[in-house]
Amino acid sequence: MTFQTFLLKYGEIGIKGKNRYLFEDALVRQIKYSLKGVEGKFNVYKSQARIYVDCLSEYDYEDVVEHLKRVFGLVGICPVVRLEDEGFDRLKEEVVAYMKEMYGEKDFTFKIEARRAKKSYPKNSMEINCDLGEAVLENLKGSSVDVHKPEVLVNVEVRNEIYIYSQIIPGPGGMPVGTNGGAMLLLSGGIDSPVAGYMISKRGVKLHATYFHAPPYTSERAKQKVVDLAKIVARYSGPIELNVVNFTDIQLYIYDKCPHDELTIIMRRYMMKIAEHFALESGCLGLITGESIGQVASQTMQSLAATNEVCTLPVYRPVIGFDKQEIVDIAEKIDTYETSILPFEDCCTIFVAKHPVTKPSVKRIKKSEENLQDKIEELMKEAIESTEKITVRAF
Ligand SMILES: Nc1ncnc2c1ncn2[C@@H]1O[C@H](COP(=O)(O)OP(=O)(O)OP(=O)(O)O)[C@@H](O)[C@H]1O
Repeated sequence: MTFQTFLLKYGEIGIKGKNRYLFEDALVRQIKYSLKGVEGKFNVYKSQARIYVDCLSEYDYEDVVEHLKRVFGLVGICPVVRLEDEGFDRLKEEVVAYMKEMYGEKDFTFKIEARRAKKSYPKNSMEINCDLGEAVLENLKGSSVDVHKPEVLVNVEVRNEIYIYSQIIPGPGGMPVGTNGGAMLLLSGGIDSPVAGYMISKRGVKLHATYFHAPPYTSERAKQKVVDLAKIVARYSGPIELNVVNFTDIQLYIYDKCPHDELTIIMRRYMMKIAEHFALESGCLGLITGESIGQVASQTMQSLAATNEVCTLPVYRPVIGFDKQEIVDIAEKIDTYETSILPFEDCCTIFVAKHPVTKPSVKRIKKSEENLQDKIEELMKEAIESTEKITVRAF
């Protein structure tokens, strides 16, 4: 069956009172962005507290649904048959034809649920329900009515035009991107940070990202992997401004001057500082990392406290309480997993100590950092100034 229209249902944003239009506009923007990834011409618009996508050319149904399923804020995607109001007999014919095509010769129970927004329509909702129900019963031998728990709930909405639908494909939920400020994701090539970005983006937050690389110790391919991951996350979040920071000189300097068992923590603290610089520059209201308590030495409660200590912005760690497998499950669902496990080196793994501290004391770390006094500010300035900025789009 070819549907000319999709009716899109939204959840949480329906309750936002006076600001609802802002949420709807953000949703429309994200739907348009997502449909750029699909071949075809579409018109996305809102009308009477509903959002519609009209398909203006041939299109691939599965592909459209797949792309709409990535738009945060949508809870239901309904493929709709749309018709002009040309009298009740014509509506009856259309409903019967629709039911035949969708449910054919099968045995099924159904209920018609009419909503009459156009009050001038000559029949009320009850009459529409009864008359259409009768027509379906007469024409589809396997059908029977069940008003309490129907297998098929047929919605008939009488507005300026008439809409018929019975399928509600679940959307991803969440809030439309752009409705909750921006945040800076520390994006590595691993499994966890892309998932963390996805999760915060799902709450309507616009993503920015920062990646630290250490050429020649890390390769161009490792950087490309991070760009590819950002591209996948951008399918959901919209375009991402990615800062690629050359961290080599800072790392070598820390390696040279600080105790090796504290390397990871000290490096992470400088990553946070630089990421925060870019976050403030682009008006972000927080940082995001893919840390989860106890996963590795640098993610114990003590280590997290030591990393946090350098930041003034809040640090969001959406996977903090997740086990690895739970994070992997989301990575697989959002399609980042296969890219994340490609075996390219990360700057943290290259300069890693054999026996890193697991319970760093902030006091001791600060003492070690005093060894960096001479050059660290200058190196940070250089790293910031030489940062490459890439706008990563999914489509
Ligand atoms: N090279 C990097 N560039 C940007 N952020 C990084 C980098 N390395 C680590 N991070 C940030 O620090 C967090 C913890 O990194 P770490 O290497 O300890 O953990 P991980 O479990 O391997 O995380 P991930 O799977 O996200 O790489 C990451 O989730 C990420 O947010």
